[in-house]
Amino acid sequence: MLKNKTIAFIGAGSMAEAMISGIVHSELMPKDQVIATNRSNEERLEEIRNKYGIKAMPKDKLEFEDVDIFILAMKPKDIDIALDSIKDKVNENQLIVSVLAGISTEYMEKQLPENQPVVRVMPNTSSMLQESATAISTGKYVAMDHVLEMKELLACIGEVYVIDEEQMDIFTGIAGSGPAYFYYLMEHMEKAGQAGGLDKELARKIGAQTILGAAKMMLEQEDTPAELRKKVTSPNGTTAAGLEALKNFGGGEAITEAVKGAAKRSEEISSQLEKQLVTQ
Ligand SMILES: NC(=O)C1=CN([C@@H]2O[C@H](COP(=O)(O)OP(=O)(O)OC[C@H]3O[C@@H](n4cnc5c(N)ncnc54)[C@H](O)[C@@H]3O)[C@@H](O)[C@H]2O)C=CC1
Ligand SMILES: O=C(O)[C@@H]1CCC=N1
Repeated sequence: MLKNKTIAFIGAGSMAEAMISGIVHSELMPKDQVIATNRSNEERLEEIRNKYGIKAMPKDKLEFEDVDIFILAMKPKDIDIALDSIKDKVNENQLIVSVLAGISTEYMEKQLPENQPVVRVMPNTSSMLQESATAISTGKYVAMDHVLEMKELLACIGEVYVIDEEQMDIFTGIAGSGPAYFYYLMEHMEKAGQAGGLDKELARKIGAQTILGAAKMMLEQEDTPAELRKKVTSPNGTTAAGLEALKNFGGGEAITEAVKGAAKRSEEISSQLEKQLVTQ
């Protein structure tokens, strides 16, 4: 479905780059049908062009009528200016996709032409290696063909889940922000490994391989996480001692609060912006 389509990223930061990397590596579509744009940072565009072989240009040089799918990838605080700058150049035959945390499809629809199809997506930076867990939810004017197109596109960057928009905040708390929790965990494992006498690089590698193996076990075995945990834990053994420390230091609550905190922030971003729109 996408072979003849042109996709333009509006915003060329970390998330756009991770998605571009996944799309280019999947070879789903010719590279000259993928375009990165930003406001004016030519150095960044040059970097993307050289690294991925796609087209890259400032947004005001983009031929909007040649684009089928726009992917909005700026920070949430920049959404109003971005929508204002595109609203007179897009039409209902073009699909608007947003990866912005906390920005509802309704919020975007109100600032775009009538009947504009808008899809909200939450990927993560593992898109770079085609290992994202990505959610899609749809706005009012989205047709089934748009959903199929998005599933095809997002399959290039990992696994895709269609969810209700009200589940986006919690999805963001787990999967959008989640890689950072694991990196934080790994930073601590690496430090503990070093303190225990391991070389830093080795500590990093064994931490990463351990997390990769555990994730694969979760995806490929029938066992629940609790069952898998029990299989590692010998009575009065090393894991029991480690888990005891984790519980005593609030490890479980810390993870729950991290997910809840991120989800709450996603909700706050929506409500703050919606208030602003009402008072304008
Ligand atoms: N970084 C991540 O792990 C994830 C980020 N997201 C979402 O992706 C969005 C982008 O995040 P990052 O890539 O981390 O930010 P970033 O700051 O690295 O990139 C933002 C880009 O947008 C550009 N930009 C800003 N206003 C613009 C405009 N009006 N027109 C064109 N370009 C414009 C900036 O120049 C920059 O290139 C955020 O809304 C975030 O919520 C979603 C999932 C994961
Ligand atoms: O931190 C953020 O707001 C973005 C959204 C999910 C991951 N990064």
